Parts: sequence; structure tokens; C-alpha cells
Amino acid sequence: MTRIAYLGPAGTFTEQATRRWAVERGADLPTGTGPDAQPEPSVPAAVEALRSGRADAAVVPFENSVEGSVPATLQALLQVGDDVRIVGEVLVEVQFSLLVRPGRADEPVRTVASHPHAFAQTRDWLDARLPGARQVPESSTAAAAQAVAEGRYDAAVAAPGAAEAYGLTAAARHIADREGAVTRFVVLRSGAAAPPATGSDRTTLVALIWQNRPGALLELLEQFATRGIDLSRLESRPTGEGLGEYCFWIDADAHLSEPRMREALIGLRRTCRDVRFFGSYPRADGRASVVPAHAGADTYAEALRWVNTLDRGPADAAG
Ligand SMILES: O=C(O)C(=O)C[C@]1(C(=O)O)C=C[C@@H](O)C=C1
Repeated sequence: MTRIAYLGPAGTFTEQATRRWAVERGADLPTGTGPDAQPEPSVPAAVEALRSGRADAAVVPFENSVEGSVPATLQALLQVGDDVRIVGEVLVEVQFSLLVRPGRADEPVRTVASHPHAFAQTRDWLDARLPGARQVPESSTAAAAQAVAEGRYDAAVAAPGAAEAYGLTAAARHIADREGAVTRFVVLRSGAAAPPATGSDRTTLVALIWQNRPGALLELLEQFATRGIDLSRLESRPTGEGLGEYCFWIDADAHLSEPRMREALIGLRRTCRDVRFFGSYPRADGRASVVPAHAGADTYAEALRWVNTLDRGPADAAG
């Protein structure tokens, strides 16, 4: 049985991602009675469940199409050891409802709870409809729904499905400021090799460049550009070591097994202060990686064969 830790409690978007992962990739999971989804109270707790061996995999939110990356996840990944790797990703379309206790749909709302990312995606709606309500951050949208069921708050911004999980009712539906928002969740495993390349892959890295070195960022980007690797995400985040100290989170559209990616990693390792590799894994949207003619594995192999001939003298080479 595969035990999967996820940001809980039941009813989070992360739970939806976990179930989708288990169904879609069922064949990848060891056989048994099926995945055992373990709700955890926070992202660090889900990662810790994996690290300590209480879980075989962990599913955590990574980035949202409206609100950007999830800081708790980036932080937890930076703190965990090198053996924890991203082995897959899941996309979930997020929709929000305003959930209240049954019979209270028309009552005034003085307190509304949710996850900060959910507040950020419903800001305009909340400002327009509940301008006086105090917004209380909770560890997840489902934790907020649970707290409403317990009578701690008047309302929660949560996934529609959380209503059923906690015996609540929707006072309003589709309250996101932007329809069609999508959250990307990542699946983590400990001590796992990268899944094989599919032709639609992503590699997630963090690079720490040398401070006060003019052109250091350009040099970093060149490692990818000259090798024909498209970047789908580049984000600078503070390292916590002091003002102006930043690291760069990178999603590169190539797989570790490709020569162009290996060379880029060698280049990064040579030129950066530090590089963390978080994994190469299939993209959930299946979009094929772009491989320019000069960056394909065959081109690398041919160029390597050629350079190896140069060791021999011209006469040898001719013969
Ligand atoms: O609270 C949840 O339901 C989560 O799964 C977390 C999370 C997030 O961290 O962004 C996931 C998707 C939504 O964007 C809002 C919250």
C-alpha cells in the first residue's frame, strides 16, 4: 500500500490532486489495497511525514496561475535533504465557494476564514460583498471549513466539495475573481530516481548565484539559452541570509537524461555558488518539450564523436 501524505484535512484542493494522481498513475504505485491518503496539518508536516518514512509520497501545492508560488512549499523543499525529489505534478482547476453552517446563508458574516492563497484569489469578491468581515488565515481551505463547522468563524472560502465534508452549505458559488485558475501540485518521494523521460518533461532547480558579480544572472540564463532549453518559470526568492541575498527557482523544460540538460547542470555547477536539483518529471499538461536542431541528443553525440577524433593526428583521422 502506498501511503501518500497531503496538505489536509479532507476537502482541500491538495486532496483532489492526491486522488487524481493516484487514479491517473495507479500503475506506478506498488500494488496492494490502493493509496492510503494521509491528511497532514501543514506543508512542512506532509514533507516531514515523507522524510521520516511515515509516508511513501507527499503531495503539496506548488504554484497557482493567479497568485504564484506557494511560499510554504518552497521553504519546506529548501529545508529538506537532497534525497527528497519531485517525481510528478498534478494540475487542478480551483473554484471557490463561500461556505456557512446550514440555515445561515442570509446571516451577516463577521469572520471569514481561508488559506491566504484562496483569499488572494477572491479578494475583489470579498471586498465587494463582505467589506466588514475580518479575514482569518488558516492552514488550508478545508481547515477553514472545518473551523466554520465547529462554530469558530461565520464563513469559509473553500472548495465546493468541502461543504459536503463538513456539513456546510454554499452561501455563494464561483466567487473567484478570475475564472479558470489552476494550481500545480507536486508529488514528492524520498530516494527515488527520476522517472524516465517522456518528451514532455520538467526539471526543477534552485541556483544560488555569486552576489556582487556583474552578469551573474545573465551567465545563469546562458547555461540554458545556449543549449536550447526553454524555461517555464524563473523566480527569485530571498535566501533568508540577509537583505539582497536571493536564490533563483527554475523550471526548465528538459529532462536530466538529455545531454543538453546535463551540460546545463554542469555549467550551473561550475558558475553558481550552489545548485539544488529537485527532480526531472513528466509535465501534467503533456506539452512536448521544444528541442531545437542544435540541442538534440543526436547532435550532442555527433559533436562528441567529432571532438574525440581531434586527439588523433590528421593522418590517423584520415585513415
Ligand atoms: O487549502 C487548500 O485547499 C490547498 O490545497 C492549498 C491551496 C494553496 O496552497 O494554494 C491550493 C489551491 C488553492 O489555490 C488554495 C489553497
